[in-house]
Formats: sequence, C-alpha cells, structure tokens
Amino acid sequence: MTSLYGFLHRNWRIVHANLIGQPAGPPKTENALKFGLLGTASIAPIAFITPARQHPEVIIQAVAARDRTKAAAFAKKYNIPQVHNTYQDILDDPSIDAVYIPLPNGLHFEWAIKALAAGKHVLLEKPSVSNAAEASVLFRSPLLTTPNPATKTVPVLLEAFHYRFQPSWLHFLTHLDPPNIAHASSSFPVPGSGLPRDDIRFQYGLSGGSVMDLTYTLSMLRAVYGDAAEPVECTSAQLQTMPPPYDELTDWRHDATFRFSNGGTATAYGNLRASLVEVLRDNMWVSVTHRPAVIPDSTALPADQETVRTRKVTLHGAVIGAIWHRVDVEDEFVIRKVGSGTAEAADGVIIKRWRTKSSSKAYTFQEAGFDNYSSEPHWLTYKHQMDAFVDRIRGRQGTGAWVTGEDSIKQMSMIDMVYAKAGLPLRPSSKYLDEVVRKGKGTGA
Ligand SMILES: NC(=O)C1=CN([C@@H]2O[C@H](COP(=O)(O)OP(=O)(O)OC[C@H]3O[C@@H](n4cnc5c(N)ncnc54)[C@H](OP(=O)(O)O)[C@@H]3O)[C@@H](O)[C@H]2O)C=CC1
Ligand SMILES: O=C1OC[C@@H](O)[C@H](O)[C@H]1O
Repeated sequence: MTSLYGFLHRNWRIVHANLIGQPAGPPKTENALKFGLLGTASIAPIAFITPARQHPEVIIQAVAARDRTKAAAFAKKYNIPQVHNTYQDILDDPSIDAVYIPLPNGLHFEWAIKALAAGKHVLLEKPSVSNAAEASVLFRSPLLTTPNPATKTVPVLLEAFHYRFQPSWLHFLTHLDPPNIAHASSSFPVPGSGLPRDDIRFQYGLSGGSVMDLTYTLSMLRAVYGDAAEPVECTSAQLQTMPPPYDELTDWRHDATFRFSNGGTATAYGNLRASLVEVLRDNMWVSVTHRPAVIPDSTALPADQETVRTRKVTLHGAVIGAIWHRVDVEDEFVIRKVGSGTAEAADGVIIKRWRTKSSSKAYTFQEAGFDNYSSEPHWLTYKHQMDAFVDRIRGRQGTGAWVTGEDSIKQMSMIDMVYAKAGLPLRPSSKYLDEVVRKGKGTGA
C-alpha cells in the first residue's frame, strides 16, 4: 500500500512539474548561467525547460528556430525572454553562457563545434554525433582544453546520457563487480509505430535509426562493464530496416551481440515500433550476470569444501527510474568439493545448491548512499543531469556521475560496429567535419 501511494504521489508530482503545473522554480542567483536553446525540439520542454526552471543558477535566456515565428510561439509558451533569428545568432550573443542542442543527430557535430568555438558550454543531446570519426574530432578538440579567447573559460561539453545521473542508476552500479562480469543484456522497446515518415529517427541523412536513437541499450552495456572492459567486436547484428516509402537505410529495431575485452559478452535489443503490450511487459531493463566466484564462507565449512556464488543483477525501469524502478539481485550458491570444479562455472562435486533473491530501490541520493547530496523522489533524470552539468561548469564535485569525452567516442565506435556488422552504411559525417579537419575551421586553429 505504501509503495502504491509512493508510486502515485511521485508520478503525480512528475506530471505536475513537467506537463501541467510547470512551477516557476526558485529565484535565480545573481551570476546564474544564461542558456540558449537551439531549435524547438519536442524533447526540449521535459529535458531542458523544466530542469532549467528548477535550477537557481540557470536562466533560459533565448531560443532560435529555423522559422522565427515558431521560435516566438515557443518563447511565449515557455516564457523565454529573447528570440533570435538563427541558431548562429544565439552563439554570437555574448550574454549567452551555455547552449542546449536537441537538434537531429546529423546536426549535432556542426552545432556543437560552432558553440564551443563561440565559448559556450554545451549540453548535447544523445547520440552525441553521427559516427566515431566525428566524435573523435569533437571530443578531442583543442576547444575543450584551451580557454576561449572571448570568455576566458574552457567550455564544458556533455553528451546528454541523462540516465547516468539518477540515484537508481548509481545504486544499481554499487551491486556490480565489473572485472568479473560474464554477460550483460539490455532491452528498450518504445511505442513508436505512429511516428511519421518525416520523423528525424527515420532520416538517414539526419543520422536516424534505432541504434542511434535507442542507443541507451549500447551505452548501458558499456557503462556496466565500466573501465574494466570495452566492446572489441560486434559478433552479430540483426537490424530491421524501415519499409518503403520510409528511408530504407534507417533501422527501426536492433538485436546485436558483442564481445568485450575481458572475454565477457553482451546483447542489446531496441525497438522503435514496439506494441504497447511489449512496452508494458518489457519495460527498459539492463541485466548483468557475473562469473561464478568463490566467496569467503561464514558458516565454517570443512576445509575441503568451498562456496561459489553466481550473481545476476537486473535494473528494471533503467532509463527514467523516477517513474518506477527496481534492482533485483539473484544469487545462485553451490557448496562443492574444493578442486572439483572450474573457475568459469559453479560445477564440480556439488554438495548443496540454493538460490536467494532480494530487491531494492533508490529514489533519492540518500537512498543510494550519497548522504551529502539531497534530492526528491520525483526528480527526473533530466534534472539530475542539469544539476551535474552546472556543478561541472562551477567546478563542484556533485555526485561524481559524468559522461567523459572518451566515453562518448567509444560509444560512437560501438554504434559504428553495429552498422558495419549489419552491412548498413555508418551514419553519414557532416560536411562540416571536412571543414574542421582540413581547414581547422571552428577549432580556433
Ligand atoms: N534525452 C531524451 O530523453 C531524448 C533525446 N532525444 C534526442 O533529442 C534530439 C531531438 O529529438 P526530438 O526532440 O525527438 O526531435 P524533434 O524533431 O522534435 O526536434 C528536432 C528539432 O531540430 C530542429 N531541426 C533543425 N534542422 C532540422 C531538420 N532538417 N529536420 C528536422 N528538424 C530540424 C527543429 O527545430 P526548429 O525547426 O525549431 O529549428 C526541430 O524541432 C535527438 O538527438 C534525439 O536523439 C529525443 C527524445 C528523447
Ligand atoms: O531518447 C529517447 O528516449 C525515448 C525514446 O522514445 C526516444 O525515441 C528517444 O529519442
């Protein structure tokens, strides 16, 4: 009953904060960061407007769209004081400190480079760019290590993998032993059957596709292995591509398997056209199975016996845990004769076998063990992400959760691996990449 009440109360507050109430938020500090928004993307209200309003150090100062009338209507709706004529005008405005870029994936590279060159901090929607070639140029740009001549600061760039910043994700990670992961799997079905033909997800030229759009499935696999291992090979990739008259170079579903550098394996499943039944049954999850490990035994076993544990940890509700999530830890134990089994399996001469299961949740940082960092159970990933982004700009430690540039580069390499294995072309590089690489344009070189 308590948890049903918690679920309803939390979700009512989420709906109120993001959809119907949209409270004004706290007063702004004197030196609050002024943000500009590039484009009137559908994701902007929930991922940017609400968290920015809720942050005392963030002011949403300006918006620009391809069509000024559209930008003006958006500005009126969300109470944004300035409308600029073009995206570039936002970058040219010296009063703007930071930008949020929720443009189609194929435009991320160009506008992120241009924004960094203008000295703006950049919160860049996922996936960061179109492919690994773009990622290595962007995330290794000298613009990220040298103070901008105009602002005298080194800009911060973050790929908006919002799930990484929430308490439930941090809590889940505490149950993992990355060097000993044997297999990880992830699943993210979304109900996108109604998406129109011109949706950005189905435009190859804008770097669409399910591996790009639902790239959380790949990102989470990399995140659970952490620093212990990276994917070295995509061992299989079945991509379902859109039927005509859609763009047939875009995939709506992916099933891919990987081999990691520590010998572990992984599978990713993402579906942009899942049925509602599938979505409800198979809400976004990530699951990790460890190698069997001999564990110290407190029950004083005879010297010729040992206890071996095989641990599986699953996070249900992995993308936006504030709505609902649960971490399940399932252990299989065996007591076996010492020397009778292998290190890779809980086998040998088995004396006893049993299983245990426990579940936990962490809606706040306190529940996740971060005693010095307060939060509310209904705060969405996007708010946690905004808080972390501002903390980084201000030089504050925060919870420590972050997505590094090298992480974003490796993420794009993993996406490239899948397209290559499936026999589909990598998502196309921006024409601007050539200008940056050959002419040093926008890099300050
Ligand atoms: N973090 C998250 O949970 C989510 C992230 N995303 C990511 O955010 C980004 C935007 O996604 P979404 O909001 O669904 O996309 P939308 O299609 O709603 O918005 C994209 C915006 O880009 C601008 N734009 C500029 N050039 C083009 C073009 N050639 N074609 C279409 N739009 C163009 C448009 O703004 P205007 O016309 O106003 O200039 C448009 O509003 C993507 O990178 C996506 O992966 C998406 C959904 C969820
Ligand atoms: O980032 C996203 O998360 C939710 C999905 O429905 C959406 O297509 C994707 O862009």
